[in-house]
Amino acid sequence: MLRHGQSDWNEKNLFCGWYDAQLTEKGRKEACAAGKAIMDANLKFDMAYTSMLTRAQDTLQLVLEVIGQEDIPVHKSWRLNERHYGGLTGLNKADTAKKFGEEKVKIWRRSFDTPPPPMEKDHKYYECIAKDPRYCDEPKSSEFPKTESLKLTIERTLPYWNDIIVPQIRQGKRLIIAAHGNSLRGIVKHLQNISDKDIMNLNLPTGMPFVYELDSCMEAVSPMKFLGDPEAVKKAMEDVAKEGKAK
Ligand SMILES: O=C(O)[C@@H](CO)OP(=O)(O)O
Repeated sequence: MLRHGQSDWNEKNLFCGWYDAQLTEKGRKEACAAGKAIMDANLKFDMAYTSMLTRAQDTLQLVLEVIGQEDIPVHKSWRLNERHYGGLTGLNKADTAKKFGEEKVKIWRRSFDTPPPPMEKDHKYYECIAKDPRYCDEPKSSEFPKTESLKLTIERTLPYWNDIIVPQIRQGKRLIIAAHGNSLRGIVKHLQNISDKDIMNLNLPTGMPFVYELDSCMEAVSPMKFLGDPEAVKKAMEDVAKEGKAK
């Protein structure tokens, strides 16, 4: 699994969610470095899963090119999208911390079940997200989020994991999943049985692949294993946590 490389909205430190931000040059490099790490670990895949968002799809494409496996089937689903950031979409995280306080921003970013305020129809990014033709088939309008906590994100990601991804793993398929900080946190929480409280402290870095081996009950045999330098992973995780600090 890996979170997409740095996007232009990560670079500007903006709440992104379902906005279709693009990879920066640094993000593309991170994706290529992820591909290199995957190649060094000699991992081969039978199929790939990603979200409907360009930053995850492009990251996956770059990885597959580097590892020479562009020909595997790629499945895309809105259920792997980033959590919807509601009314916070497009706001600067540090400015928001200054205005509402770091504690409030931490709750919005990392609490398990407190969603940010909803995205209303007059929101600057409402039209380009809610009316985006890529969502014309699904999600159904009743399922289309206006905002999501991690809990709500898990409620739409986990059915995809259980019903679509797990049957492939049971058939012995080796999978790569390129998705997002919070959709992946949901899957990680499930696989490692992390409590609602402890998941607050998990921050996934951009473009750093991690590996799971699962037992026959589809539980992780051991915690996630990052490919790459543990010090660099730790520093990148700390940097993600700091994005919500006031400057
Ligand atoms: O803005 C977002 O959509 C996510 C991921 O970039 O941010 P956060 O880490 O604050 O949940």
